[in-house]
Amino acid sequence: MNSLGGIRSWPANWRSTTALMTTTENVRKVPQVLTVAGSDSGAGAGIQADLKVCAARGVYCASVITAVTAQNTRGVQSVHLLPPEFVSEQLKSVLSDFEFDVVKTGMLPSTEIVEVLLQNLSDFPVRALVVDPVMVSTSGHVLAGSSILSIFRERLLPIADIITPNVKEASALLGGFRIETVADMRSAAKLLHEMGPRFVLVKGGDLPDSSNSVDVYFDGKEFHELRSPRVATRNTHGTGCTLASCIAAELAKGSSMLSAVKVAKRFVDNALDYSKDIAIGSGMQGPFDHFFGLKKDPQSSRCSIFNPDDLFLYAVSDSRMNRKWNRSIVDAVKAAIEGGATIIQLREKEAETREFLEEAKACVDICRSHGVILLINDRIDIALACNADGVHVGQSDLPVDLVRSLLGPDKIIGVSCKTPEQAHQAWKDGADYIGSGGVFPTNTKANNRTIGLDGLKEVCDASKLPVVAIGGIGISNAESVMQIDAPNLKGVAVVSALFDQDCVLTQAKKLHKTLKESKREI
Ligand SMILES: Nc1ncnc2c1ncn2[C@@H]1O[C@H](COP(=O)(O)OP(=O)(O)O)[C@@H](O)[C@H]1O
Ligand SMILES: Cc1ncc(COP(=O)(O)O)c(N)n1
Ligand SMILES: [Mg+2]
Repeated sequence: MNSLGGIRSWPANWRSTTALMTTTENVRKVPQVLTVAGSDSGAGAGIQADLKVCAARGVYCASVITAVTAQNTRGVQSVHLLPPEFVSEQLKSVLSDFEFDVVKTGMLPSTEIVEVLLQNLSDFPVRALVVDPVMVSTSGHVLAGSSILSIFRERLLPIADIITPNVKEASALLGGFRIETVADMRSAAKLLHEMGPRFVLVKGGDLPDSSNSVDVYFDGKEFHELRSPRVATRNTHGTGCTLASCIAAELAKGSSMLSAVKVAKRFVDNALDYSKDIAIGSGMQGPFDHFFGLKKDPQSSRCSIFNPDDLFLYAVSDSRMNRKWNRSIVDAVKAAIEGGATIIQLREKEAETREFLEEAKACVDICRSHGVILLINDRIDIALACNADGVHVGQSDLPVDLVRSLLGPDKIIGVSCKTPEQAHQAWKDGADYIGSGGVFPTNTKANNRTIGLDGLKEVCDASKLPVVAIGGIGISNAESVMQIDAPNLKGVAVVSALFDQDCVLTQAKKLHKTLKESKREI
């Protein structure tokens, strides 16, 4: 495990595909997940959901089936458990052949089936184990009874890298612990962590009376609350399976745990939002569309894995300032993140391409391990080469629709806009957010027209996209920016306020605090 919370390193007896690559030419490593779960005949949850998620996230997924359910959008009519010996045959078959990066478990309906899983995992070690302790379907049908609780607690949870119980499952694993609030979810996450998994995610989809859908993540030291507005839809069948499979897929691609969890939460949220009005089946719990990302609709910007709240404290690097203070970009980015930056943009106007690429790659690693988004200013080539999360472009750079076609539907695109017309065009062309300014005069950008708080408000009102304010913003005026009364103004972007300073970490912390306080007052 790396010190930044990445997934653990390969065990010594792991057969590396990289080793294979050195002996066989033209071999390309494909990230691989194995799901061990139940079949859902309605195909909204279980094995079928897992296969769809992995396909949508570009990961190969093999499937070992533990049980077959007769299930539709009205509920579960019948469950047929497969004999443990046959589950074991399936496990042996694929584990002895494929080279899985991650195993994800769903419905494990009997102690005997958990036993054969544990035996096979000890015979064929894998890099990471994601345990979704499925017990009850969204419709209320018991999929795994209380008889599995003790083997879960004593043997499966301790070897899991992450467990993803919903509130009912967390409560059952903790012997009936009451979970009614987010504070209860935090206590539950802590108690579950004591059972041995490296990370815990308690899902709050079923928490009563909340306008947000909140999941609580605990890494043994820190909590993160992952929030998204609750999508009003009947199509929530399979959300839990989807979330866990998406975490597994992102881990297989090399993400850190926090990063994987954040991407998965956005994926579920985007899929629910995209599918909120589709009608499949006549029951109360419909399936949703996992392939929303393939639908070519540039206006549905929410199809990207982007959370507008990540614009909150947007740090833009500047090589001139780093030189002045004798800092590497990597150190500057690290300090900004540790101080609370929620998104990083690398803006390197003078760097040589090769040098910039190496720095960008190092920054991608840091950002991924902290679950922070990394964007590249202008340079689509660098963004592609270092697999950044996206780019930020100005009005005189490549047009946004072209950038979208070069980067594909998953990447984040931000665009600088000074006017309502530019904001409208950005939305039409498929951008994810806009940066608006310069709000105040600044030395960072010469000859840049200042639009003031009034200009910012005008752009926000006209924009269908989330907005981050930029230009001359710092601790002294951030509050006045955040209070302009525009719900889509999600944060401030800063350059000098962080990087033209003696201590980036201290300034980032101060600014983060100021922003949090001004948000609370709104
Ligand atoms: N209506 C909703 N709107 C937005 N997110 C939701 C909604 N329902 C569930 N989620 C999210 O889906 C994921 C699965 O959660 P949950 O439904 O609690 O698990 P399960 O399906 O195992 O019961 C979580 O990230 C949760 O926050
Ligand atoms: C075979 C199977 N496995 C799991 C679930 C849980 O579904 P959800 O993800 O909605 O909690 C299910 N309904 N059926
Ligand atoms: Mg659910």
